[in-house]
Amino acid sequence: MDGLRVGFPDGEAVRGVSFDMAAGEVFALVGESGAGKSLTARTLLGMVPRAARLHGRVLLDGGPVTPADLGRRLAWIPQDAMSALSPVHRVEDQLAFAVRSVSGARRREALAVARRALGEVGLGPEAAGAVPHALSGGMRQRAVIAMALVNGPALVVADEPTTALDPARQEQVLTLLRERCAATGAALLLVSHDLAAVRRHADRVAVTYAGRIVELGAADAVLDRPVAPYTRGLLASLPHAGIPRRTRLPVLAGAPPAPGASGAGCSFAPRCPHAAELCRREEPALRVVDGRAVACHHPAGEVA
Ligand SMILES: Nc1ncnc2c1ncn2[C@@H]1O[C@H](COP(=O)(O)OP(=O)(O)OP(=O)(O)O)[C@@H](O)[C@H]1O
Repeated sequence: MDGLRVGFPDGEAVRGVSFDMAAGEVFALVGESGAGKSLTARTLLGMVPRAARLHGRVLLDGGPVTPADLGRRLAWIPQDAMSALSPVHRVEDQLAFAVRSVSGARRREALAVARRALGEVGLGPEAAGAVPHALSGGMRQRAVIAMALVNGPALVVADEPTTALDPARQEQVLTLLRERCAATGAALLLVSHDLAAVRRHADRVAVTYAGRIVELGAADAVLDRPVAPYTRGLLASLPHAGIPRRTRLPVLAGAPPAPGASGAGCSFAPRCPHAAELCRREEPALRVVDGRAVACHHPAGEVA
């Protein structure tokens, strides 16, 4: 993704996002609501709102992405499994249909591929032959993973894929998703609010704020030793293991600017404890600090 901008009549919601992903890599997009994560992820899939004006390029294996790539080279795993499944058809028939629409395989052959794919996510013949409503939420999300991977995509985009599940199922489903992508060589773009899960499953992470990436690097470096004030504030405000009971967590005061409301300087400056005159005047570009890319004039570890 190269220089993505997504504009609406009110202003730009994504303001110059660039990153690349390698085959088999898990890359996470994190940040507060409204930061532009879903728009970025959906642009990769060609699923953008009608009102959106797009700038920038999306290349897959060096070539442009077309609408026909969805379901073939690109796959989508939504938050709610029922957005990806038909309520009235048996799960195995839905996968078989997806296989046939790409490969033109015969019905029996496609059904065998579908059943194998469902078996690989732990869904046996009984679940495979059921309609989605007869399955639990976790089983439905497994079916969606099987469906996403059945045609061997190069990239899987998962937007909050486990939010609808309880915590134990969330971890199981994320582990399964990561393992299936690794087994097939698919890259996985994971949009998530769950920083602990991102730390466990992602290779690299991009922290987004007001439509831009503010810190991008290896997940352990960024989430264990953040240097951008926004990443530091975000992480400090979350509960974590080992914290004494009744401890008051620091609050990241204020709210991100609405699209179009960012001034000339750094969008985070109004909330940043380290903001200086330069921050209010000039938007910082991404540069390398401590082994990761950071958009900040005064990252931690550097003298202001
Ligand atoms: N169809 C639309 N029309 C106008 N503005 C939109 C539209 N879709 C998104 N936006 C704007 O883009 C911003 C970013 O939206 P996006 O869904 O990408 O945020 P997000 O980071 O994924 O948030 P969340 O974590 O809540 O899903 C929104 O706050 C909204 O202002």
